[in-house]
Order: sequence, then C-alpha cells, then structure tokens
Amino acid sequence: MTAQLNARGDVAVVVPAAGAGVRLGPGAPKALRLLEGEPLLVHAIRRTAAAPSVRMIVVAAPPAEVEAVHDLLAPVAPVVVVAGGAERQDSVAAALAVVPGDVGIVLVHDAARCLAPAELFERVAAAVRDGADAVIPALPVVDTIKEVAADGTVLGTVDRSVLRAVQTPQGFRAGTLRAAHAAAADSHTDDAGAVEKLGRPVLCVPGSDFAMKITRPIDLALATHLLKLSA
Ligand SMILES: Nc1ccn([C@@H]2O[C@H](COP(=O)(O)OP(=O)(O)OP(=O)(O)O)[C@@H](O)[C@H]2O)c(=O)n1
Ligand SMILES: C[C@](O)(CO)[C@H](O)COP(=O)(O)O
Repeated sequence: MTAQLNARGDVAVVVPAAGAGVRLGPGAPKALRLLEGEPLLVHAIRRTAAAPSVRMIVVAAPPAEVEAVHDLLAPVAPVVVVAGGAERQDSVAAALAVVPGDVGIVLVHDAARCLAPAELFERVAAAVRDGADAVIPALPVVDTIKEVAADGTVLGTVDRSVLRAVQTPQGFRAGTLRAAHAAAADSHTDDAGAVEKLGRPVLCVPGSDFAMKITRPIDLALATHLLKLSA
C-alpha cells in the first residue's frame, strides 16, 4: 500500500463518501458538491490529512467516480480510493477491507462532516490509544426533545440530560471495528452502533461545532460561514 501520509502515524481513516445527497437536493453526489469553490471531499481530506496521527486514508467513492476522485485528491493528500456500496455501512466495509492488518486504530469519518478539525481526529485517536475500544465525539442536545405519535400527539418529554448528538470521526481498535462489521446483521446509522450490538463499551469525548454534517441545503449555508471562521 503506497498511499502513506505519516510513517509514524498509527491511525487509518476510512472516509465514506459514496452517498447521493438526496436530502441536499438534485445535483452531483454530495461529497463532490462545492463549498466555496471546492468539493466537500477536498475540504474533508485536507483536514483529515493534517492530523499528525494519520498514517493512511481510504475513501469510499461513488462507484462511477472512483477514478475522478483519485485524480481530485491526488494534489491534496495520498489516498486509496475504493468503490462505495448501496448503504453507508457497505461503503465503510469496502474501505475497511483494504486497511492493512498492522494498523491498530481505525477512524471512520463522513465526507459530509467536511469541516471537522484535525484536533478532533487527535482527540478521538488519543482516547483509543488510552485504552477505549470505541470512541465517539458527541455534543449535548440543546433543544427540548419530545416523543411524538404518528398523528402528531405528544407522548412525553425525554430527559435530554442523558442525550448526545453524535458526530464523526469515530475511533476504534481495528479488531473491534472489523468484528462489529462482520457481526452486523441489521443496518446501523453509525459504526459505534454496530460495536454496541457486540456488547462492547463505547466512550464519548467532546465533539466540535465544526464537525456538523452537511445534510440539507441550509447546512451548506452554515458551513460557508463556519469555513470563514475556521480559515
Ligand atoms: N451508500 C452510502 C451512503 C452514504 N455514504 C456516506 O456516508 C456519510 C453520511 O451519510 P449522509 O450524510 O447521510 O449522506 P447521503 O447518504 O449522501 O445523504 P442522503 O441520505 O441525503 O442521500 C456521507 O459522507 C456519505 O457520502 C456512503 O459512503 N455510502
Ligand atoms: C455517522 C453519523 O454521521 C453520526 O451522526 C450519522 O449516523 C450518519 O447518518 P445518516 O442518516 O447516514 O446521515
């Protein structure tokens, strides 16, 4: 595997970037849409590659865009590009399959969270290095949360003090992530969810407002502003 960033790094980052971006509206696959003139994926990989612990990056791209993504990212950082799958977890599994066996820590990071700073990668990796099997960045929930029936009737108010909004990069001992993916029978929206199903503990560390996920059109507007703050 030649696409090595920092030979002394102990972390591989898997970047699922094969989603369509349906909630963003019609257009190119989401990772290739532009934020201030550059694709989201370029913003994401630039920040990922700036984290000193990162030895290699594997991107799962839309299958029709593998060559184009390789060419796009070549000037940004050395990366391996594989074809993603139908669901996010299929894309993660495809990228994880090419991570060499001697890499001890794997981080999974959404291309859609393209402004997550290098410090966040380091915080998550450090917590895994310190002994946690699985680590997720998370923020407190700021709204009051209601449980609501299909007809709109409120069933109750949830105690938000025990809730967290979860981000990426999520970090894992490589063996734990491989075992979780191998065992995953049903779909999971994040990789920590698959680890939870193994019965293994998952640890939260503080997240970052800059790691917001670009999902809806308004998120692009918010990210444009955040990009100016982070530049
Ligand atoms: N089959 C898929 C679906 C999603 N992803 C990636 O997983 C991350 C989180 O997914 P999300 O933000 O929900 O992206 P989309 O699936 O593209 O969004 P939508 O549901 O609106 O189509 C994104 O970086 C996306 O590219 C992926 O690699 N492969
Ligand atoms: C992995 C994730 O970004 C953590 O919040 C999220 O679960 C992705 O979910 P999506 O439904 O694919 O956007």
